[in-house]
Amino acid sequence: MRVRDYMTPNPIVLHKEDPISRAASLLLENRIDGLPVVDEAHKLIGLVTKSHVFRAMKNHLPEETPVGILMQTRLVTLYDDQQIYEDWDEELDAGRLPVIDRSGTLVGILTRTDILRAFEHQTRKTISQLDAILQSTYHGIVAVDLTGHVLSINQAAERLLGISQKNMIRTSITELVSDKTLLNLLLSLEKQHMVRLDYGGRKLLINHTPIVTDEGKKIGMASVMQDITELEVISQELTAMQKLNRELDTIIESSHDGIVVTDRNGVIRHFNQAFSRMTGLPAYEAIGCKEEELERRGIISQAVSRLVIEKKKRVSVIQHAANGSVLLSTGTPILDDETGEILQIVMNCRDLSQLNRVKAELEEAKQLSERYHSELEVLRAQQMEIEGIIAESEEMRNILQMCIRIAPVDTSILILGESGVGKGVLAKLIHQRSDRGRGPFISINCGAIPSNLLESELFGYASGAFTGAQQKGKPGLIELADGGTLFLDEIGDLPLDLQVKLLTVLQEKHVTRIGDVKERAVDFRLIAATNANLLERVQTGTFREDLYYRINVVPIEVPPLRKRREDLFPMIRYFLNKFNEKHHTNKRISYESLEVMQAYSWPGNVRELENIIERLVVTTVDPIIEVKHLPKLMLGANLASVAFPMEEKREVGMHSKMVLHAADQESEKERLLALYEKYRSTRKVAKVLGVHQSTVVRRLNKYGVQQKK
Ligand SMILES: Nc1ncnc2c1ncn2[C@@H]1O[C@H](COP(=O)(O)OP(=O)(O)OP(=O)(O)O)[C@@H](O)[C@H]1O
Repeated sequence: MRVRDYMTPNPIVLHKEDPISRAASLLLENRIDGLPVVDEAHKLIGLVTKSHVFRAMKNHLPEETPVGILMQTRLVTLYDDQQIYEDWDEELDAGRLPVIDRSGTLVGILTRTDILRAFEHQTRKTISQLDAILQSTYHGIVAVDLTGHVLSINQAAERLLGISQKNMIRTSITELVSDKTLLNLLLSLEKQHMVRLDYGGRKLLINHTPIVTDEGKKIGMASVMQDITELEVISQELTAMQKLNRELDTIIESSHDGIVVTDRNGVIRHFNQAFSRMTGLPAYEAIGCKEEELERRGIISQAVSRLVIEKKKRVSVIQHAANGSVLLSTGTPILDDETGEILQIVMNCRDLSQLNRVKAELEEAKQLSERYHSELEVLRAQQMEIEGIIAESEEMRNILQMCIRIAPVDTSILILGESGVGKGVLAKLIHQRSDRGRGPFISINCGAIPSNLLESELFGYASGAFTGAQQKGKPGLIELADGGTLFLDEIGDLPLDLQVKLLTVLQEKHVTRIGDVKERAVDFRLIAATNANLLERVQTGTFREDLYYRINVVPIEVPPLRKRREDLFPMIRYFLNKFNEKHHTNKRISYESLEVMQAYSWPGNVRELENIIERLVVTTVDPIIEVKHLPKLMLGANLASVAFPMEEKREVGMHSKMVLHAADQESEKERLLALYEKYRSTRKVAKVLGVHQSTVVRRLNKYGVQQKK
């Protein structure tokens, strides 16, 4: 607001030679109060006012008197380039102020009206500026007077309060706002700070303050409203973000891998304790430090961030730390979606030295476990070898446990069960596991030896005891069992007189050979076995009761194979391997054959199974044993799989013979000849075929085969 912008330029001027009459007429004609006086160079030299003219007339000065004599020379002047000030008291008193430039040349007159015009102009400008500010602010502002009439309201307030009315100034606020709570607040004459209010689905934060004049008079109230709806959402998001950040921090901190975050220039901004642990670098040393600086100081062998910045993609390197750690570090850039520029780099460092250590420990543990495992396997295999017993079924396992438990207790044992169930096997196991294990195991089948021979076999004989007896005499099996175990199979077939003799030996613990007087002390353990019902025999008088009770101290009953099906397949596998190995073959059994075997009742029990498998391994030409190779007898097995009663036991042999008979005569002959060719022993062939040796001898004779003596 400069003087020259508001002054009246080129004012009417007087020269000092001009007469008073001219001054008077100019003042009158132009209705002005004073005239500036200038010299020839238009420089201001004085001022002539109406008062000067009136005084000259009063003093009767002649009209021609030059104004130079009357004029006022002490002047209040303004420079054309100076500002107009609000506090111009003296200047306003002057009424008309000559305006000169910096060279003293008169350039204009500034009247009181000019000054007022300047101030009015300025005020208008300020008001419109304030209004623009008021309107442009994002916050809503409403000012009301003490009676609640609107003094001022901006667009933001109109928007927030949902008012669309025009010319609201002087309107009562009660006509514009209906919400009671908001109205109470806007009309309140008290200052209110940070009031939260839900209005029109938005959240408002309102500051309500009195409008006070310079003199301290309250003239109204102003409310400033802030829409914090978005802010609330942002604040909630911020809280969620902070939570997420904390979670992320915890995750980063709890990571076993080292994690380092750098900015776009590779300056470390964050890293976790794991990295600190791996490199031995404390946080205060690294935060704010360029990763390259760590490389330069030799703390790490190479800076991953530099490579990531160069290649602008994920990079993995092996870093060697000064403290000896070896790290596999992968740096991943975080790129700006729009520009593709790197914003940050996240590095993941895995401690390979530790990993290697753990790997080595693991390897060691693995080797150890493998060693134990194989030792265990060896032990297990040895066990199998020693015992050679397959016991997969629970019944059989219980029996084995019982045998092992009872073995060290030096008592007689009676094993009951059908022919071929494994009574002999168990007897041997008990012997091996007893204290007599290192002593002899003498086994004799009482049913297989004619009774006249049985006595001398059991008790021995003195020299010359009977015709045909050896010169020196011979010890009996009882004597041979001294210090060991005597296994009497089929004890039910022992003649009554021998039962008495046996009982005596058991009670008196000495034996007398036939035809001898000398008693020989014997110390053996008796294990007897039978498939007959001994108690029934006691009742019918064919078995001595006292002997029965003497031997039946611990009875062990072995179930037939058909009653312990779980043993079947393991046994097939076991025997197949055993005979493949023995005969240097590699025969396999088809699934269908296994099904037939499973359905079969196995009246001859394990012995029958063992024999059939060996026979199949030996006689089957094809590598796979198919159903067609199985004995015809087994093919009707589904019907035969019903329980096979003990009484039918005698027919087991019959069945075996029937197998031989029923088969095609020619192929039977071929097989028999092939087997005899291979083994050159009727005993072995009989074993393979599961028939009695005499049967083989008879058949070979029938087919005219010359047997070796
Ligand atoms: N659980 C088994 N595991 C492996 N082989 C077995 C098993 N049971 C029996 N055997 C085998 O079956 C055949 C017959 O067994 P063992 O001679 O012990 O039967 P047994 O009941 O004594 O028969 P018998 O009353 O006719 O004398 C033997 O060759 C034996 O090795």
